[in-house]
Amino acid sequence: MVKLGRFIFRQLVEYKSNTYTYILGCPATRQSVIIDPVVDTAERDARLLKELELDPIYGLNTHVHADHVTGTHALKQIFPHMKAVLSDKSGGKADKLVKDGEIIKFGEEELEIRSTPGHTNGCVTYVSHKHKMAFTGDALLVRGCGRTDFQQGNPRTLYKSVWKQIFSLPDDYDLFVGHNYVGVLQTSVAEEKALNPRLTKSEDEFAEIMNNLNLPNPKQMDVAVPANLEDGDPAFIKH
Ligand SMILES: N[C@@H](CCC(=O)N[C@@H](CSS)C(=O)NCC(=O)O)C(=O)O
Ligand SMILES: [Fe+2]
Repeated sequence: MVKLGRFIFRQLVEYKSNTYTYILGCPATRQSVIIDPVVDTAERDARLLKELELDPIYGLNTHVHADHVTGTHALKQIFPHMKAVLSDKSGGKADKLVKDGEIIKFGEEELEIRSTPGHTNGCVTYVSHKHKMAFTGDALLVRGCGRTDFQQGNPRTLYKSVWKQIFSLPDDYDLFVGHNYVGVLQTSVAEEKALNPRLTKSEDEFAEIMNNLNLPNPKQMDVAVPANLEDGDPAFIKH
């Protein structure tokens, strides 16, 4: 058995959509979770989980992604006992629908679920208080945040979510995001409270910024959203 010693944490990138996937594992029991896997890199992630002799009991989606197909369904074909997780506010299917305040346990580790709507209704942030880490999905990005112009997006909801549920965490919590388009891997509560060019503004200014981003839709959006509402089941992937 590979010696792992302490808390297991791996950051993985899917380059087509610049999505960040995370593996967290309990060294004592080898139980683990994978956050935001992508279908295109599911085999790579499965290989790493097997190499590290980790037992993925949950595949955690931060939300119904619009830019890539989730890898949770594909990983469940390899790890049949893994449960796909999504917010009960997402409108999507999963093995376990979670609510704000719920705790996900894996071995001697746990993650608190914090509801952070605004990018989508069903966005959640997963918080490890033991390791001072939070996984924000697209609610908060490094020096940015998720767009609010589709999938029930609402800038005022997002502003309140970030301030109430993420910026209320202690300053020294590290933040791990859903995407970054220039290769920055992580940030922290203190850093974003001081430096985020959108969230440091007033709510009115934030809404004005978000309503004028004028971004093109993600390239995979028409394929990704219907598939992700069904946990990435290939029967729902349009070709
Ligand atoms: N060009 C990318 C999509 C880029 C994009 O829209 N990203 C989303 C997160 S994925 S839902 C976003 O919220 N961006 C915010 C921003 O300020 O960039 C593609 O085609 O995949
Ligand atoms: Fe998103």
